[in-house]
Amino acid sequence: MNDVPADDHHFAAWLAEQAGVRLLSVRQEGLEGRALKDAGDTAAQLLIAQLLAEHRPDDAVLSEEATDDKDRLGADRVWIIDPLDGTREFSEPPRDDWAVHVALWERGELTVGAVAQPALGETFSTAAPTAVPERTSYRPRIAVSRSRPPAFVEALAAELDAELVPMGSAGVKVISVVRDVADAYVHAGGQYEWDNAAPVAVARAAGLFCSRVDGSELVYNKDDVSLPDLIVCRPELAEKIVDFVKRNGVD
Ligand SMILES: Nc1ncnc2c1ncn2[C@@H]1O[C@H](COP(=O)(O)O)[C@@H](OP(=O)(O)O)[C@H]1O
Ligand SMILES: [Mg+2]
Repeated sequence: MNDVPADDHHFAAWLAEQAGVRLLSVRQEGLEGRALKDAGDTAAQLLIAQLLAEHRPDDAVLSEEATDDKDRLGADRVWIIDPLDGTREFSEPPRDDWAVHVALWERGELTVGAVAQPALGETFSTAAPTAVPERTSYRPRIAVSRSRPPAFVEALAAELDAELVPMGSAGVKVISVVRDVADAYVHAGGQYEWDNAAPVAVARAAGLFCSRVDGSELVYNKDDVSLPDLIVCRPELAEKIVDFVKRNGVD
């Protein structure tokens, strides 16, 4: 292949788009339910693993769909991959709230991110950071999980006079803040590094605030890849959300 980008930012976007094309074709195979979810996870993982091995052979990889090779803990460069985020929504055509996540972690920091939304034909990445548009809503909109919304977010919304916007996929929810479809994404109760690494890299490049729900730093490429909570929001909402969590907790 001659058209594979050399630059990591463009490579990440390209890789996420290649997986997206594969996932769209899996969706045409007539499968349903569990079979469709599994076929999507497997096809996207296989393609991404093969392309990383071919084009970035010296780098380590952490993927939701692969065995965790702990050699990554001593590596300088680690690709953090969710081949299909929002698997549930992927299996419910024609829903478009599912994504492919490709992030690169280098010596302690997320440096590159790409989130493809194949059903929308859009990819958001650090190759061309999006400036978040002016906020169009009067009341804040908080994106939450469609299937597992954390209970405390109802009380947070009441305090902020915000409305909740349920949707699938961590990546789609983070990008909804980048796109001014929502003003914040608040999650607790469980998630892993691959669910939010690429979205957070893109959100940071767009100027959004990103942290754990207690305001502490999001840390990646750890031995334990559980990263159960996060806030991604317009900077002006960060203090209010962190303050709410400090006073009320997330239980
Ligand atoms: N409580 C929880 N525990 C573990 N993973 C969770 C979770 N809530 C959400 N996630 C993961 O975060 C991603 C987005 O979820 P949601 O759409 O509910 O917001 C999903 O990734 P996958 O689709 O890659 O499995 C889901 O598995
Ligand atoms: Mg995921």
